[in-house]
Amino acid sequence: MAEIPQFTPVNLLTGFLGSGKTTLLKRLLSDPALSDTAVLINEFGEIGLDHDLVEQVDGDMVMLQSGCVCCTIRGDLAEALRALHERRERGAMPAFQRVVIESTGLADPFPILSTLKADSVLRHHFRPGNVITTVDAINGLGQLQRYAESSRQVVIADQLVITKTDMTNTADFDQLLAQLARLNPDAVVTCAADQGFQPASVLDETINLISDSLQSQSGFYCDIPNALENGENGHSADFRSFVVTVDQPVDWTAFGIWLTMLLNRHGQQVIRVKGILNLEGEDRPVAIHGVQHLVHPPVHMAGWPSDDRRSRLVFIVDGLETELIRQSFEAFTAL
Ligand SMILES: Nc1nc2c(ncn2[C@@H]2O[C@H](COP(=O)(O)OP(=O)(O)OP(=O)(O)O)[C@@H](O)[C@H]2O)c(=O)[nH]1
Repeated sequence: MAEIPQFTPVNLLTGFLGSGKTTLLKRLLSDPALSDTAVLINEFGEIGLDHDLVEQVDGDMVMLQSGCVCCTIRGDLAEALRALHERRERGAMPAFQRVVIESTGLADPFPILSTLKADSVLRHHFRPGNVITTVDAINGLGQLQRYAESSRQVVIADQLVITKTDMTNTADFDQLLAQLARLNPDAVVTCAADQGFQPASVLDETINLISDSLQSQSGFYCDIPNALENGENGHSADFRSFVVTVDQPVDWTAFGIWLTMLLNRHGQQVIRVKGILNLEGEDRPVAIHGVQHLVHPPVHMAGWPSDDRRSRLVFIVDGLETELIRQSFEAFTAL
């Protein structure tokens, strides 16, 4: 049995809404070399775990076929890490060698990392590993200009992974690279869609100035350019998240028209939409992902994650009237 490391590295996988964190996490988890990894995420459903491939181990913990252990964060992060550590100590789970935390797309990475040093138990068993930030090649530049959350995630990264370069040949790409270099000149930059991209390399430890300064905890602060603090033109975000559910199966064509119209008109403010649909005439659910004006191709899932067969969509909007979206969705799907 593997030995428990003296200090287990905790890697943080962050990145703005819809930028490809879960997609990268799935690639990491499928690498046999990383089978001794414990993963902390908000929801199991988030990474679309195939339920035939996972084994329930203990309450909120599942073992993936790769050997990785996956846990939900229910309360706070420190509690989740302490529980992982305690289970490993008493042999109730494999002696994982590293932790990967997938944060939500709006999370500020700074408090997450300082948790490791602030907690009296954790600081004796864990240390900061890499901060890996995914950046969407299509929406990334606009998000950096508009949302301070996005800039903070870039500023703190050791590894910047640009996603969706396979979907764009936009001239903005050079501008995006320049902006990333301005915010964080030390980060290693890779593109997830490149042939040579090795997902596991994002966990390689590089010279890590930010983590070092967190280790010393001596008044670490981050100098984000003022123009970005409140976003472009002083824009201050008004994020709201809500869920729309529909009991009866949904007509794919009607849904497609509705989503396209919504994103054409309000894509700037619909920061993220994702969910699963129960489509008329289909046994399996279809996963839907939209990021601002961009709708990703729908994906047939292996099966329903639970007995709940309702279609449900999670929206994160900035300054849009949530009730109007709900009403228009219900009206469209009732046609
Ligand atoms: N073509 C392409 N699609 C990608 C790439 N990375 C992610 N996607 C797609 O982008 C959509 C969103 O990806 P996710 O991995 O769910 O993004 P996320 O950052 O985990 O999203 P949130 O958790 O909601 O913030 C999905 O439809 C992915 O298939 C990429 O490099 N190329």
